[in-house]
Amino acid sequence: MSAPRVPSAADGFLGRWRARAARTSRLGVGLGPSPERLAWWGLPDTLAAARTHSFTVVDAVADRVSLVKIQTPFFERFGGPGLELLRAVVDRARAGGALVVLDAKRCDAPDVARVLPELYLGEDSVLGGDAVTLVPWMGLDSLEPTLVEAGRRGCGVLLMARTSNHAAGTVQHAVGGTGDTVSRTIAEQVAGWNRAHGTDHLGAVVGAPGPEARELVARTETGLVSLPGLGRQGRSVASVVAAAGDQLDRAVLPVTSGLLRGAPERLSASLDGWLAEVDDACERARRAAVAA
Ligand SMILES: O=C(O)c1cc(=O)[nH]c(=O)n1[C@@H]1O[C@H](COP(=O)(O)O)[C@@H](O)[C@H]1O
Repeated sequence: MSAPRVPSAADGFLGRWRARAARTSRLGVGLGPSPERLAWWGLPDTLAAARTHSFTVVDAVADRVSLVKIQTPFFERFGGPGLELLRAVVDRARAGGALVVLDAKRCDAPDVARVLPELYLGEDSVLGGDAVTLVPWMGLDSLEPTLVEAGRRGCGVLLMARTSNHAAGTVQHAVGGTGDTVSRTIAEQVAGWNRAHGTDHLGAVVGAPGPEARELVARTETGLVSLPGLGRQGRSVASVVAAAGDQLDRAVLPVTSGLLRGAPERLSASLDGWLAEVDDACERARRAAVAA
């Protein structure tokens, strides 16, 4: 399925990501000081260690990748000081030039959706992100105020369309009122919303394996698609690139544990490896598309 293209405003979220990806890589890096990740580096589960971990990661990656995806609860758990640390990490990521997705996976009613941009979106917001992840469980209309304001601020929103965890299908493959599965419905809502608003700042997270991901990505038609799978799912770079199909120009490949599991001294070399592998797989996909 080949998707129609909406021209991407250069100063909109997708346009900014594309420009950044062209200069760096389609690779994104996920980060957040979870107890497990601190332990991988032999660090205690404290705020000070969380700062060391987060600054080490963000300073190593921010000027080399297109996007940093920050899992906000791993900071929020430290209370006010954790939020201050989160903002400092966001600022360091942006100083390096990476776009920042605040991975909060929030879901709420329109009155709450009205205030979410104050918290997440744009340099003048509390946390200063370029985009936020949301869960459209209450229906897309519940999120409308955030979606509209995100566009006004040149920011983005990524909707969880299909996740990679084992039980995801029990909900996301359920057939709903549209007569189609939840995940397909969400993917089509991304396309429909962007079309209706003449924009492309609404994107999706598509964590399904193989052909299902490809189909869902195509259904979104526009917007950034984040394709997890390089870490715990153990998918190959080539298979995640293949999941983007002919929509690779709007696909970011985040890696988290695959990069953070190694020792901090190995971070830079490990990043070199991921960058080279992603560039190589994207180039092969491009050549194959031209040859086809
Ligand atoms: O939102 C995501 O990026 C996400 C979607 C999904 O379907 N599955 C998934 O694991 N993730 C994120 O990816 C992170 C793990 O990445 P890896 O360690 O690279 O597998 C998780 O902690 C989630 O934040």
